[in-house]
Amino acid sequence: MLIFSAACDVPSRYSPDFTTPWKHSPDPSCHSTLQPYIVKHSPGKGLGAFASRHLEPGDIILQEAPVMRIRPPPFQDGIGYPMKEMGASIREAFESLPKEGQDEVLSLHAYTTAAETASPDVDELVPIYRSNAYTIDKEIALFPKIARINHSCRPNTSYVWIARLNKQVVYATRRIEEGEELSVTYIPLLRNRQDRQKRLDQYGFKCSCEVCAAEEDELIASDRRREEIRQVFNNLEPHLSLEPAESTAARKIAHAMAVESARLVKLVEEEGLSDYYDRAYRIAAICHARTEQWEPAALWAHQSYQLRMMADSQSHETKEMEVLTERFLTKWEQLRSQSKP
Ligand SMILES: C[S@@+](CC[C@H](N)C(=O)[O-])C[C@H]1O[C@@H](n2cnc3c(N)ncnc32)[C@H](O)[C@@H]1O
Repeated sequence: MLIFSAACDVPSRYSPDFTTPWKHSPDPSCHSTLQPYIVKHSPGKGLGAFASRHLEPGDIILQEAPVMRIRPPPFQDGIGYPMKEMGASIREAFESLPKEGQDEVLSLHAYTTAAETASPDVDELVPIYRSNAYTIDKEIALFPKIARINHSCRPNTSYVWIARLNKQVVYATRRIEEGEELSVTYIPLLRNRQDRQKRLDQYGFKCSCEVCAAEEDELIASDRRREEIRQVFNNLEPHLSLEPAESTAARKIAHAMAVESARLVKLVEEEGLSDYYDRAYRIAAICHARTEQWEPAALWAHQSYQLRMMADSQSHETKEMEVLTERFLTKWEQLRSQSKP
C-alpha cells in the first residue's frame, strides 16, 4: 500500500493562494497521521485513491506538477492522434526524466488496445500515456499521483489546472466519508450511459459506478436528465446577456430563459453532477438578472462564486462571479430599500 503525504501542508479552500500554506491548520483534527487519501487496491479497478479522513466540499486533496507534458500533433477526425508521432514526443519527454521519474511513469497502469498490440512499432509509453494523461491547455500531461484516481460518472472530486502554479489541483466536490473511494471523470458526463461507455473503451473498462449500475428506470431517468441538461446548456449559453430586454418580444424571451435556467439548476442538482453546478448557477444568475429578479440572481451568482473559489480563488472566472455577485446584491438591496415604507 502506498501512502502519499499531502494533507496538512496544503491550504484549505479559503486560502487566498494555493501556494500559501496555512500557518495554523484550519482543521484541528488535521495532524500528520491524517492524510487526505491513500492508494490501495480497489476491487475490479486495480489501484485507487481512498479518503483517509472525512472531506468537505472544497477540501484540497492533492496538487501536483506534471512529470511530463507534450504538445500533441493535430487531432485527425476519425483517427485521433497519430500514434507514431505521439510516441516520439512522449519518448523524448520520458528520456529527459531522472531515473525515479521514469520508474514512476513505468509503474502506472497501461491499457493496451488491440490496435496497439497489433502494431509492433507502438512505443510501450503510448498506452501508459493514453490511460493516465490529462489535457491541460493545449498539451497532454501526466500526473503520476492524480493518475491513481479512478473514474465515476458521478464523481466526488474535480480538478483544475492552474497554469500560474504549474499544478493540477484535485478537490472534493461533495462530502466524502473516511474510507470512500475518490473519483473523477475521464469523459464529458452529459451523455447517456451507452455513449459514456463507448468513450471509456479507450481505458479498457466497463463503468459500474452508482449511475451506470442503477436499476433500469433510474438509468433511463438519468440518461434523459443528462440529455436535457446538455440541450439546455446549448440553448441558453450562447444567448446570455446582461443588456436590458427593451421590447416586449425580448422581455418574453428573457423570461422564458429565466424559467429554463431555474429548470437547468434543478436538473443538474437532481443528477448530482457537481462538475456542472457552477456553470448552471452562473447561467441562472445571469438569466434572472436580465429579468431584474435580483434576489435569485444574487443568490445563484454567489453560489457560482463559491464554487469557483474552491477551484481557483484567483482565476478570471472567480473574479467575474465576484463582480456579478456584488452587482446583483447591490440591486437587490436597492430594491428592498425602495419597498420599505
Ligand atoms: C488513470 S488509471 C486509474 C488508476 C488505476 N486503477 C491503477 O491501477 O493505477 C485508469 C485505469 O484504471 C481503471 N479504472 C478506472 N476507473 C475505473 C472504473 N470505474 N471501473 C473499472 N476500472 C477503472 C482502468 O483500468 C483504467 O484504464
